[in-house]
Amino acid sequence: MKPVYLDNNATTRVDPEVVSAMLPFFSEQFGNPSSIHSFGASVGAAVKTARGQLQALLGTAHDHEIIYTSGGTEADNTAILSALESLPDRNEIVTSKVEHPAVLSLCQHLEKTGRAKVHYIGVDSLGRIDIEAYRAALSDKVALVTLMWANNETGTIFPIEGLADLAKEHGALFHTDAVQAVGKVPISLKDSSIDMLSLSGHKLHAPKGIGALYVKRGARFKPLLRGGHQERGRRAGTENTPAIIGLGKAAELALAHMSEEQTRVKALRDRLEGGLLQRIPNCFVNGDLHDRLPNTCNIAFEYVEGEGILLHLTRAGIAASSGSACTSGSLEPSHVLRAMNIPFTAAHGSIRFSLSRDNVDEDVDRVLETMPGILEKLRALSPFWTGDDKGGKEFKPVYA
Ligand SMILES: Cc1ncc(COP(=O)(O)O)c(C=O)c1O
Ligand code: FES
Repeated sequence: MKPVYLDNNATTRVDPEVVSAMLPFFSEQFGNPSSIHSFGASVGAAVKTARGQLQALLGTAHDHEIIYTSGGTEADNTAILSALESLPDRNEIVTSKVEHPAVLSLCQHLEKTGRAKVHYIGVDSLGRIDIEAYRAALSDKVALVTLMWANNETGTIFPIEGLADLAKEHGALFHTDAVQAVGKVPISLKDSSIDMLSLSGHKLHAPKGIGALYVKRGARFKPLLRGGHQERGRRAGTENTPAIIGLGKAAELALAHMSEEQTRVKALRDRLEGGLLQRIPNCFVNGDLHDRLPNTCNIAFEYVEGEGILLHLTRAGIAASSGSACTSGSLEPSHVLRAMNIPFTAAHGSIRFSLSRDNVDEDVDRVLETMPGILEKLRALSPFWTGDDKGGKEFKPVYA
């Protein structure tokens, strides 16, 4: 049976058109874009075209606002370290409890090594940011606010433009990790207060190991990698030209498919979500139903282990993901679901289905046919499960 891939927030398939666009840059067009001879010049021109394609997707106003990086992680690290170095008389960072580890681990490290004081803003049970706590954390000591545009686990979207405006009132730099948002929701940076934005190729049907950091013209910036003069001295190292060309093509395709993402992909997601909620007792959606990525569905199945569900799904040829960290050797459920105060017995049974334009109706049908049986089997074995309605009424949730 054809495998069903519903883990697009982890990574996406490289679009065949992206592969075709990249291929010549491994062979005939192998020149170094910095070289003046013809081998280099044509590659340099292609890199410039790719920058324009990204610019169109992000709605940026100026050339040279985009710095190619090795991915989302490098873009996030660059933005954070750049801000601290650019504003040496400020040493505070404001972020949230639900950021990706690419931001959180660095913030924790900066805190541990005494290089910054970090405010981790909480969220409510739907994953919405605590605006009052955010306002209270802002001051003229804050060098950087770094908040994600959309959450990779739940798809919850933060009101990023408004949050950026508030940061500006205190003279702080504003960075957003938009790795999950770019290509899925419209973005227009030209009139926004956002100073820096991270994106990653492999989340939008480009290859892994390529990404970009947008830096608004005039915003203070210090490079992470120093060396050659590539990227106008803002990111040294010979450019990964095939991947850059691929990222440009992927950006062009993402823009062309944007309305499909909001309509067909969203309709598939909604049918999947509605179908699961209807067929399976004691489950609920994690995240903000009103402000959410169109492709993401995170459902908590109470009184079972997410790991168990994934194992059965894998056997049925369906790829999804669990928000729990137990797959990486820890018994802690996801930091995102914990920050949302999702009861322990639900957080552990949470599964993320993330779709893309590659998915079709049959994929959703397969999940809807498969999941009820899996849940029945696992719940029959669960020490917490005492039967449908009984389970809900008699069980006292344990908060993680
Ligand atoms: C929100 C978010 N930020 C950053 C990253 C890291 O991006 P990359 O894998 O390109 O380093 C990811 C990918 O998992 C992500 O989902
Ligand atoms: S899902 Fe495995 S320990 Fe919670």
